[in-house]
Amino acid sequence: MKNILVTGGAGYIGSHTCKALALAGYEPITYDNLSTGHADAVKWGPLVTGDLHDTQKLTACLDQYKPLVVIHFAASAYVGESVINPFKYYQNNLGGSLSLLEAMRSQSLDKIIFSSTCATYGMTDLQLIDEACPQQPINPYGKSKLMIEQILADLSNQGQLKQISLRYFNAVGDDEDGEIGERHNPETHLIPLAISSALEGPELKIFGTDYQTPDGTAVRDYLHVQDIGKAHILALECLLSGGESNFINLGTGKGHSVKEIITCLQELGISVRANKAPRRAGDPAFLVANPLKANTLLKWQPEYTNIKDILKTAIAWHTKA
Ligand SMILES: NC(=O)c1ccc[n+]([C@@H]2O[C@H](COP(=O)([O-])OP(=O)(O)OC[C@H]3O[C@@H](n4cnc5c(N)ncnc54)[C@H](O)[C@@H]3O)[C@@H](O)[C@H]2O)c1
Ligand SMILES: O=c1ccn([C@@H]2O[C@H](COP(=O)(O)OP(=O)(O)O[C@H]3O[C@H](CO)[C@@H](O)[C@H](O)[C@H]3O)[C@@H](O)[C@H]2O)c(=O)[nH]1
Repeated sequence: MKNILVTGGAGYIGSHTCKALALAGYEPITYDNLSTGHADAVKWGPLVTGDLHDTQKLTACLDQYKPLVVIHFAASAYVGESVINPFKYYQNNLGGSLSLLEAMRSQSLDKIIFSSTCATYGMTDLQLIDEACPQQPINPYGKSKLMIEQILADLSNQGQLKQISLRYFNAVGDDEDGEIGERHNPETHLIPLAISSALEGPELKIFGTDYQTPDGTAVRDYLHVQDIGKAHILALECLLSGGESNFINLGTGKGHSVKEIITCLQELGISVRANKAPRRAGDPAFLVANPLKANTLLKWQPEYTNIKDILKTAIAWHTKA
């Protein structure tokens, strides 16, 4: 079997990527402590329940399954929480990644795909962010991810591993077959909260209406989670065929404001209940990708290019009986 170790495979993006891996003929081995993930989202290969910090368990897992590559999703990933509890982010993201790298070294496993983020860029005036844009993260989450990128770059420069860090912009939407979906608890993300405000949930707070953006609300590049999964298959094949280490944005190149998302949901029949609220600490005004490098180097193109098509998959998942 072509085994791939997937840390965080029980989580939102990890489980969608495990499905994509299985469809592409790989066996995803999930390693997850189930802190924010779900055992029942692990459907396409075995689940090893364990923590990143348990280097011995990770090493035994690598020894048992002998994966070709590690795809490293496991992390704490809430921007707002990272501002309030920075230690958790450095401990889990940075400390957990070092433990994983140690286990990989002990097993002479030298290929890794890392879940990085546009949060490593921070504030920028650019209309489209490319990979050369200075990385000046404004929250501990983004800083922890940038530190891991830098460690991976150093190891790669010494010929000790090959890595592809994929800097995702905002992952949204859900599996079009409805087999898995976004299930965070607590949920902090815009789209699930906006949909739930129209169902039984509380009113959505619009964090900041005074940004320097066309309608005053923050702009993000919303990318369908299945398109992220497919990019991982391409990155994997790139590494397996001798490709070089790289840092690559994953985004659509289109930005949407919080107000635009609410309007689109309303046009799709979701009566979002929303109210203005102060800015959330750690949130940049504008994050939109220049995806040219992913398009040319990985030959990756998102299949979902229309925000309403993306939102429809989220509505289908969140309104499922
Ligand atoms: N959701 C987004 O929009 C987005 C955007 C950019 C980057 N990312 C990155 O993608 C990755 C996945 O994000 P997600 O939204 O699917 O998050 P998620 O919380 O749904 O998934 C993370 C998974 O990692 C597991 N995990 C966390 N800490 C662990 C540890 N110490 N040991 C073992 N397992 C652990 C959790 O149980 C969970 O299953 C993260 O690294 C995140 O930083 C996410
Ligand atoms: O109740 C809410 C929640 C969010 N927002 C806004 O909606 C936008 C998107 O926020 P959210 O869905 O929480 O995503 P981000 O904070 O952008 O973070 C996600 O996207 C990042 C990349 O931008 C990833 O790195 C993170 O892991 C992932 O959680 C931001 O402008 C928020 O201020 C609101 O106005 N109200």
